[in-house]
Amino acid sequence: MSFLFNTYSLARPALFSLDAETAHDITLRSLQKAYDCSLTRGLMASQPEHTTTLMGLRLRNPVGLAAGLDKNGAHIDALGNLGFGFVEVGTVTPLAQPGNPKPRMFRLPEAKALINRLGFNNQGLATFIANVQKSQWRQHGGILGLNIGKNAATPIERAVDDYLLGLEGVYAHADYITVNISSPNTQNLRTLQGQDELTQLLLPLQEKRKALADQHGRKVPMVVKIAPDLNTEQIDVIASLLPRYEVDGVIATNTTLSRDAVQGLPHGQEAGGLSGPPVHALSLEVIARLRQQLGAAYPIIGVGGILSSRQAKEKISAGANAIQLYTGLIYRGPALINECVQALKH
Ligand SMILES: Cc1cc2nc3c(=O)[nH]c(=O)nc-3n(C[C@H](O)[C@H](O)[C@H](O)COP(=O)(O)O)c2cc1C
Repeated sequence: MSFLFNTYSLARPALFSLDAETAHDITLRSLQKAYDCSLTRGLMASQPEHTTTLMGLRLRNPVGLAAGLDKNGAHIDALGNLGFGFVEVGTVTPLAQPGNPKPRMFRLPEAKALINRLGFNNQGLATFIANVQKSQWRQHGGILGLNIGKNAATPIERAVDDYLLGLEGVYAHADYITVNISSPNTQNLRTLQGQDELTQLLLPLQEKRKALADQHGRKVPMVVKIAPDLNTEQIDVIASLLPRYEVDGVIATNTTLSRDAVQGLPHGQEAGGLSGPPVHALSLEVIARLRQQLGAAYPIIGVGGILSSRQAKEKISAGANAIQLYTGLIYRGPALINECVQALKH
């Protein structure tokens, strides 16, 4: 495994000389090749475990991959094998869609941050499910989250139709399902976090889940992923609705629209969602408030700006039960995963 980790450190300067999305695609393809050639296979066994139970799921460790890195679920085994306790893929929309015009992903190295406005570029539900079915990750005890969203062309008033299609499509293949209502790159998506909109979304999802649980003989946990750009009142509304509609957990948070931390930096004013360290404090506040409102037992997954074990621990101290990584992997490479697992043991 250290071979792979050193390779990333060596390759990083070359990757960072490329456009961010190109570098991302090359990295994923290389990781998949290394996995296919068995270079990285079977090494999980040597990694220390830190078993955590979340929503009735047994996680090998509480460090997960955040959604968006593998939008089509095409690299689950290769990514899982890096040492994650759980892997979340997507966001998938019912139909394939190209996303926004390129360039649409930018590195801000001075802040170790990214701005993206990808806009749910993905190959659609049918391809996503076919990819997920090919993966061995779940058979080997890995926990898989499938993250669903809406197509850009679906009017926001009909968003629920897309989420119902997503829920039904992924149900049989997921350990948990994430309802993503917090991407800033799909017009009006975040309005679904409002009281009336969220109620109108969660009620039909609740009914559909009951039917699916009967049909499949299995109750699949469902979580909602929220933004860091919410005030206290908005967080409290969400916290009151989640248990009412039997949502099993919450992921806090997605990327931010705030630019306070990147004023004056190259690319700092690009449109899209900002990720990395500038999100850390914002997401900590959301997590802490959710924990206060939801009580000690409610599952919270903390994400946003974890670039070291220190931030991982702060997420847990604020109230998260598990964490997810994305931008930290771009700046630190896969060594960050084990660093976080180790730190959370103590
Ligand atoms: C390039 C990129 C694409 C993303 N795509 C998605 C997505 O499709 N669905 C989603 O729920 N979150 C998506 N996210 C948000 C991440 O999952 C995560 O919530 C956010 O980046 C904060 O964590 P980080 O600072 O560790 O990256 C994306 C983030 C980035 C940087």
